[in-house]
This record gives sequence, structure tokens and C-alpha cells, in this order.
Amino acid sequence: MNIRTIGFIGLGLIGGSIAKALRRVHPELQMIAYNRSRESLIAAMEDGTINQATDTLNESFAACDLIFLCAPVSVNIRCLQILKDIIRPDCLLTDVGSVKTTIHEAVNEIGLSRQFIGGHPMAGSEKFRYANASDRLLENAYYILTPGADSSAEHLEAYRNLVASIQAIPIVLDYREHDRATAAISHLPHIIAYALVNLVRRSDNTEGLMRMLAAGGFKDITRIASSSPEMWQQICTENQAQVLQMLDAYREDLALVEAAIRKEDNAALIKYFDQARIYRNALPESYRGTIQPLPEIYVDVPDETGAISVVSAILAANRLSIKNMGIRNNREVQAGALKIVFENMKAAAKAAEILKKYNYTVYERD
Ligand SMILES: NC(=O)C1=CN([C@@H]2O[C@H](COP(=O)(O)OP(=O)(O)OC[C@H]3O[C@@H](n4cnc5c(N)ncnc54)[C@H](O)[C@@H]3O)[C@@H](O)[C@H]2O)C=CC1
Ligand SMILES: O=C(O)C(=O)Cc1ccc(O)cc1
Repeated sequence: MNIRTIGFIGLGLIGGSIAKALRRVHPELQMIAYNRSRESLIAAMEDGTINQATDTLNESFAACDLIFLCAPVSVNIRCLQILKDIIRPDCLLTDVGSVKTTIHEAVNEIGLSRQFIGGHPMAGSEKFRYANASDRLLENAYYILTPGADSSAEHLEAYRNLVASIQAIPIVLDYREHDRATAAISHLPHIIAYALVNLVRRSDNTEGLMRMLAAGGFKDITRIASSSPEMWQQICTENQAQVLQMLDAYREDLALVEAAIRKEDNAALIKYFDQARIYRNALPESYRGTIQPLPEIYVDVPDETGAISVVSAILAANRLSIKNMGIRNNREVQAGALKIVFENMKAAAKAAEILKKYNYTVYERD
């Protein structure tokens, strides 16, 4: 299969990141995009990512060898019916949606199953829209492919090669298995994050004490509550059965914890927390999973003018470039006041070593 022209339906964080990566690796590709808002299309034309933009889903997509559906999941499904009458019979159709069963059912019903292979890059972030897209977002991330019973081996091979060419890691999964796994590791965690933030929002006093104190642990577990509400409403609705099952199972776990606390069953609590801790510590570090934070260190700095400049001057003198830096007003266990973010682990470790030599107290993430 020869892929020369690629179409994008939806050009936000994920569509934009795939298009940008493809533009970098395959500059000869023709790329066309349709998006609801013109803003992304204008930006992508201006930065040279796409060659053609359209704000209606029209005949321009007849030229495509491959089309990525990159809008929210229910929108992708709605677009299939229109695309059916536009695309060529040899065009490979795929999506990047977080839910796979409903789109596979829809392509079967519409008669597009021969041309469709589901896709789901397991990389992303709570930041959405084209403005946050990056040509490196998918690098080293698993990219799940879900062929259907009618998908062709030629299409699968071509898709696999394209994914590998942008340095993502293709893996093939059954679409139902995909939806059960993502309900547990992605969809339920997003619901829990939204719920936790709403609980604190409702429980806070009028002075906003909780909001002021909200620290590391709360922020770590709720980062994803900043994700797109429109996207997550559609994911919950499309993966309804699996999400409800995981919510039930989660409620059972909460009930176990509740009972142990009520009975003051300390042994049960320790066992429960320990099982989770061991499993959590054994999660693989090597792949980027969803988004992996850049390595950071914390440094205790005196509360005086110029203290931060001294730290950055030491790092600059040692040719260590800083990705980000910020004061943390909240000193929890282990966290110093100045957070410094680096490009990679090696730079973070070197910075820690140098600052320790200058007698700074440095905390590194384990
Ligand atoms: N955000 C993430 O981290 C990840 C998201 N996904 C999936 O990728 C897809 C896109 O998500 P993101 O890029 O994050 O969201 P996004 O909000 O950045 O992009 C979605 C794009 O679709 C456009 N859009 C929305 N409704 C539309 C409509 N009715 N017609 C035409 N265009 C429309 C929006 O204008 C936007 O540009 C979703 O299906 C999501 O499940 C997959 C992996 C990771
Ligand atoms: O921000 C994060 O950590 C995410 O989990 C992003 C994400 C959102 C949806 C997906 O289907 C995959 C990844």
C-alpha cells in the first residue's frame, strides 16, 4: 500500500501531534484536515503541517489513501456515515479514539469494516487543542491497533509501519479487550480525579483553605481533572458498560477500606495499602505510558532575593539547561521549595550532584 495523501478529521492535540510527527518524518506527504474550529486549521497551514484545510467534511477527502478520525469519540462515529459516500474503496480508515467497541460496531453496520482498523495512541495529556500538539508526543508510546475480522493484512502492515516510523510502538489488541483495559487504567481514573476535585470544591470553606493547602499528592492524582469535559463525556458514554463495571468494582474496594477503618482493623488496612504499593512500584518505567512528567528535583533555597538566580547560574555554568522552574509554597514531606524540571534523567541527576557540592539540600524523585 502506497500512502501519499493523508486526511485528518479533527486537528486537536492528538490529530495535530500525529500530523506534525508525520510532517517531520515524511515531508513529501500531502495532508488535508477538517476541523470544527478554524483556529487550528489556520495554525496548521501557517506552520506548514498541512497542505490543505477545509471547514466542511467534503469531497477533498476522496484523494486520501489514509484518514485519521481525531475528533471526540462520538463525533468520529457520526462522521463515518458522511465519509462512506466520499472515500475511495482502497482508502484505509482509522481513528485515535479512547474507546474502540462502538466505532467497530458502527463500521460493521455501515459497511466500512474492510477499510477500517481502530487505533489508540497511549500518549496524551490533560492539555487539549492543536496549540498543545507536538511532533514528539507519541514517541516511545504504545500505539494500540485494533483490526476487525475483515481488516486486510496489507492495511495492517502499512499502518504498523507508519506508526513505527514516527517512533511510537505499535501493538495489536482485540477491541473489546482494549475497552476493558482502558476503562480500568484510564477512564475510571479520570472519573475519580473529577470526583475528588468536586468533593474538595464542595467541602472547602469560604476562605478556600483546602484550595490553598492542596499539595503534591492531591495535585498528582487530580492533574487529569483538567482534561477536556467534552471528550470525557463522550468516552464515558461510548464505553458505558465497561466504565460502569469498573465503577462497581471500585465501589467494592472503597467499601473494604471503609469497613477496615470503621473496625479499626489496622492489619487489613496495612495489607491493602501494601498490596497497592507493591503493584504500583512494579509498573514499567520504560515506556511513556500516558504522559510521563519530565524529571524534576527539589532544592531548598533560602528565602532571600537572588537565591533562585544563584541556583540557575550554577546550573548554567555547568551547561545544564532547565525546562521549567517554580517555587512550591507548600513544603510536604521531602519537597524543598524550588522545583527544577530537566529534559532528561541524566541532566536531573547531574544537577542534583552539583548542587549538593554547593551544600544545597536536594531531593530527587525515586
Ligand atoms: N487527549 C488525550 O490525551 C488523548 C485523546 N485521545 C483521543 O483522541 C481524540 C481527540 O482528542 P484530543 O486531540 O485530545 O482532543 P482535542 O480537543 O485537542 O481535539 C479534538 C478536535 O476535534 C475538533 N472537533 C470537535 N468536535 C468536532 C466536530 N463536531 N466536528 C469537527 N471537529 C470537531 C475540535 O475542534 C478539536 O480540534 C479523542 O477521540 C480522544 O478520545 C487518544 C489518546 C490520548
Ligand atoms: O494525561 C494523561 O495522563 C492521560 O491519561 C491522557 C490520555 C487521555 C486519553 C487517552 O485515551 C489516553 C491518554
